[in-house]
Amino acid sequence: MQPVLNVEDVRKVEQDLTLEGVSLAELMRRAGHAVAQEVLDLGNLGPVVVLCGTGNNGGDGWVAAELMAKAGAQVEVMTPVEPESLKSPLALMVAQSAVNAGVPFFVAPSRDELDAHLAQAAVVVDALLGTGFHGEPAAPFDIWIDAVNASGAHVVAVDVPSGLSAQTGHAPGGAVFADTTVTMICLKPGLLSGRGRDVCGAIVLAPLAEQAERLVVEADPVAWRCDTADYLETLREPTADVDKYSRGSVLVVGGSTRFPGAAVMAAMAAARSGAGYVTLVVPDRIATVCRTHLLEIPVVGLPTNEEGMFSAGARTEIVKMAEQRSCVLCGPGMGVCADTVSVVSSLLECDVPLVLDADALNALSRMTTNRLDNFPELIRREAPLVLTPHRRELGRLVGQPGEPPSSLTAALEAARRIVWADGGSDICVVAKGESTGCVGVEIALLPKPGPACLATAGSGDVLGGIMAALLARGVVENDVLPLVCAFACEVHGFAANLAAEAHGSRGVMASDLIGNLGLALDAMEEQVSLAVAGVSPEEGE
Ligand SMILES: NC(=O)C1=CN([C@@H]2O[C@H](COP(=O)(O)OP(=O)(O)OC[C@H]3O[C@@H](n4cnc5c(N)ncnc54)[C@H](OP(=O)(O)O)[C@@H]3O)[C@@H](O)[C@H]2O)[C@H](O)CC1
Ligand SMILES: [K+]
Repeated sequence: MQPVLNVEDVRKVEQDLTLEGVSLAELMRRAGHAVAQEVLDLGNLGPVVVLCGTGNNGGDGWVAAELMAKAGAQVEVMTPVEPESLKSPLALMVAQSAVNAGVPFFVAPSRDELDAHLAQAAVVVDALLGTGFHGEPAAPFDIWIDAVNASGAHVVAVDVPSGLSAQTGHAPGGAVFADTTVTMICLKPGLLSGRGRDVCGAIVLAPLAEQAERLVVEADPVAWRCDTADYLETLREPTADVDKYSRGSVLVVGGSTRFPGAAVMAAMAAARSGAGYVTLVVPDRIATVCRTHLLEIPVVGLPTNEEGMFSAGARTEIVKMAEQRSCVLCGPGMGVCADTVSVVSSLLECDVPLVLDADALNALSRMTTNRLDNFPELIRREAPLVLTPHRRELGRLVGQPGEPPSSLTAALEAARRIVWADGGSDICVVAKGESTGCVGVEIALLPKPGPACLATAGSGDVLGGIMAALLARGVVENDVLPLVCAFACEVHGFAANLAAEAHGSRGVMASDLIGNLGLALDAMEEQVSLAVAGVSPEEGE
């Protein structure tokens, strides 16, 4: 697992390192060295153009430029101001050193001049803006960013692609598209979320100091990015000694006359994700249509109310069935009304692992007038509880109905309000988004994000089915719950990649994921085993 720190905490680690005897100047030297090494490792170098900004990110660029020049590379620096007028004392020092060493530099080139230099460049080092960036890139950096992106050169970004907020992942004024980002000390959330997923390229971590790892952990990471090998704990010994019940029985509760399909897909996804026995319970008015789509999965119809949703009379029977299952998924397509709210509240009282998705979450919002974090007793229970809100649902759960969390870290914070209010029980909030965080009481995990084709109607219903099937396999301890949820997210993403191979990256519908879930599970499990054995997936083929 790799720790992810908020930018303000990275600064704190920088300070801690200085207290432990590693000066900022030394850190900058090592940062520049890491960047230079990355570029030199590309081999067969043509000209390298280093774009240096006015802060310490630019300082890293000047150090790299001097080191690459000394290693024999043909290097030139572009700077918006004369090196001797740099305000950051550190950047000033390293820029003067590079100038004294004979590194050629150009001050405030016009767009045409810049384009001419970039056209010759094999590699561009982007050291314009780092963690000190805020707002939108001002002139001339806005123009320089465009020029880099138009150049076609291989781009190595220093710490963070310029224009991208390392904290939020937002890039309102455009950002450099890097092939590689050499990031200092540790991962930052903006690199892994929002536009960061598009613009960072391969992320190379430069720890800069041997103490960094310890200090980063002490600085209380906002999240941890999962490595494939981490999922070992979620795997089960393969055994032939099973029957359909011991593989896990799942009850899916959902559907309404408006949305029968969501519940059908969730049930199929649970079955394709290894649950041995799946039952779907829906309002009886849609039972027949559901049955026509489900050959193996029994469909139980319970009384329907005037709104086409479960009526109050359905509740007792649902609870009775729930208590006999190893996991319950409630919510897909269910609709929200007083009767479905009462179904959700009864299920919360059942001693069975429970996944609440979609309208079950909206029901929770309604029960708590959008402040679930103020009603922890509602979700305090012995058996595991997984909530899978997308950002709008999450906003509605924590008092921001019209204002969903706008970044990964805002989503993590909102999810933490729920799990921390709840305190000690087995709870995980899977805050879904273009980057998803699985937030437990102790830890927030970031599974590898799936492809963009997952952003399609019904995709969440499929994820709910996967979650339920994995939880149904048996006891999941509190500390492993977020890991199981993260694994489910990666299986979802893997299935999406397989579906995209068949249907194209834009043609995938949620139902296409379902048929690939079994293959995705097998492939993921194999990758985990290989990763634990230290074999890369390519070697394993
Ligand atoms: N993490 C580490 O251990 C180390 C990191 N290093 C590098 O240092 C940068 C952070 O350096 P810092 O000086 O704090 O900030 P930047 O260089 O990223 O940016 C500051 C300058 O950029 C200007 N700025 C800010 N926003 C904009 C904008 N929208 N448009 C134009 N210019 C902008 C800012 O100007 P102000 O007027 O706001 O002051 C500054 O001039 C980090 O990313 C690493 O690369 C060190 O090497 C040490 C180790
Ligand atoms: K940069």
